[in-house]
Amino acid sequence: MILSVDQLEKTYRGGVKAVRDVSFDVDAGELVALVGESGCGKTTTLKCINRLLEPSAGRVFVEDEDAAGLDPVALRRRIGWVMQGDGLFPHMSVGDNVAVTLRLLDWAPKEVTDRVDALLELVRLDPAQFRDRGPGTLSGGQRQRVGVARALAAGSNLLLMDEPFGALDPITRDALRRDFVALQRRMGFAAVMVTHDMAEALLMADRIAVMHAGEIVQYDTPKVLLNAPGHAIVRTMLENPLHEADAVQALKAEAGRDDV
Ligand SMILES: Nc1ncnc2c1ncn2[C@@H]1O[C@H](COP(=O)(O)OP(=O)(O)OP(=O)(O)O)[C@@H](O)[C@H]1O
Repeated sequence: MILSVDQLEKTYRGGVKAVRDVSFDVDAGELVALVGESGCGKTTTLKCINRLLEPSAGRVFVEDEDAAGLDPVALRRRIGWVMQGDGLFPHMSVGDNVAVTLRLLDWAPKEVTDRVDALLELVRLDPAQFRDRGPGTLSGGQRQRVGVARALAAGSNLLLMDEPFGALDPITRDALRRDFVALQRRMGFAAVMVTHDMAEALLMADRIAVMHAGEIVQYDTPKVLLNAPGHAIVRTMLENPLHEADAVQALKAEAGRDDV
């Protein structure tokens, strides 16, 4: 098991109990989505995994090691992190952004250069064209690709992603989602992705943890969620994507009839 979250709780100063009794496991190579409405505790859960936040109770195991016993900085270097927005350093080139962790890990300069080029190729950005540019000269989708390359730099077996495709237009988002899933399948790393978009979770994830008011109300594959939603909240969250899919299907059928 690559990640195990066991009865996690987080209470913020001031008494807000953002996460309560959250437990879920992630297998090697699995893509898990944490889905839920704004404020339900998704980001808090994610940050407790790599100890950007300290849990108030419960335990997190990364590759069977108790995260509480690891040095938080070493833990964070070991786990890839794709931030909300893109989180790139604006004053650094694309190549230097991707190289940040490698330099912290004391890689030799030639190895860093080769690795950066290989990573840019992985996310389908031509290194010759992109490595020396500033993030400000890139489109949103290209910046997000750089963010993914940076998160993969150290060869982590686990990636945490906070709304990685949230700020993109639908076409760019769709392309990036497909590329990401293909890359993840090919390279075999596991990922936990926070999203408020149930359609995105259904299309991408192997398993979906549906969160509500700080708790996981169902943790299942997309097929099981669709066939047997176990909670009113899950049914409500499925309504929108299912309604849209039906509406498009109906329109398509109508257009087909018009053609005849
Ligand atoms: N630093 C903080 N101090 C106090 N309360 C906080 C803090 N950060 C988050 N919260 C509260 O904890 C709850 C969960 O927040 P969290 O950011 O985890 O939700 P989320 O599901 O990721 O939401 P969103 O989709 O809007 O990002 C919310 O009620 C939020 O207001």
